[in-house]
Amino acid sequence: MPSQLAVDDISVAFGGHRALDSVALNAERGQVTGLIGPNGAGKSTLFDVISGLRKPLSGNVSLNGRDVTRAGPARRARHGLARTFQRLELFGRLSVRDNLRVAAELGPERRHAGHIADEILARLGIEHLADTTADSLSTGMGRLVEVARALAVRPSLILLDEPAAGQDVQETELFAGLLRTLAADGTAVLLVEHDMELVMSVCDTVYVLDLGRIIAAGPPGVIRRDETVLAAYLGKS
Ligand SMILES: Nc1ncnc2c1ncn2[C@@H]1O[C@H](COP(=O)(O)OP(=O)(O)OP(=O)(O)O)[C@@H](O)[C@H]1O
Repeated sequence: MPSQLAVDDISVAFGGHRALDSVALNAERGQVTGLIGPNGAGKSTLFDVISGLRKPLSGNVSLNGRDVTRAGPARRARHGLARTFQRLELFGRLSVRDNLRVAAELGPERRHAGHIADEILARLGIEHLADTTADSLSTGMGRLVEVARALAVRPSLILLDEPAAGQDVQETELFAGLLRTLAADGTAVLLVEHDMELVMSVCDTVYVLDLGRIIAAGPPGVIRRDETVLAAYLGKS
């Protein structure tokens, strides 16, 4: 079976600066894949390429074996890709439930949008927030609701950009459980996150990006002890 996401030989340049240099990466169904790296390593740029917001200089992106390199964001979404952003993108004046409902109306089961919204609220254990307006949520809960909203389109691949930023310890624990549940349900999860404890505890595979290149990839136990990875981080902190 092909990988849910296969990225091959992706390069991106901003002026003369190579933000990504021949990057290759895979994300599989049923797994949480981590993408880590120091600030400016190219993580968000790679997410932009995967979601179709930025055209690469070279390389290919495939979703479930289908080459989508030339497809725009909407077509990729129809092929099962969903994404969250570093900044919150919720509709502030709408309730949490309505934020989910509006998203579900863009997905394949739009006629059941209300039902999908309720089901996801229950699955995440946040039914009590259904009628809360999005702009009165804490940042941490706002991030959880962002993920809930991404789930409303029934994605087979979900890209999460720093979802735990601003979460307290309890919210992060809840979140780690959610990521494992998503993977167990068969979703491929690709996670960019600076919280190393979270990354090392939930990921099956971790890729390390530094200055636009993948410098290591493997299970968390191996990455944690990798000399090149330690040098990349220590050199910049
Ligand atoms: N629109 C742009 N124009 C010019 N340079 C850019 C642009 N976007 C990103 N860059 C540069 O590309 C490199 C990669 O940036 P990117 O935001 O992808 O890194 P990142 O790993 O996501 O960083 P962070 O962890 O801080 O979010 C950086 O050197 C950045 O300055």
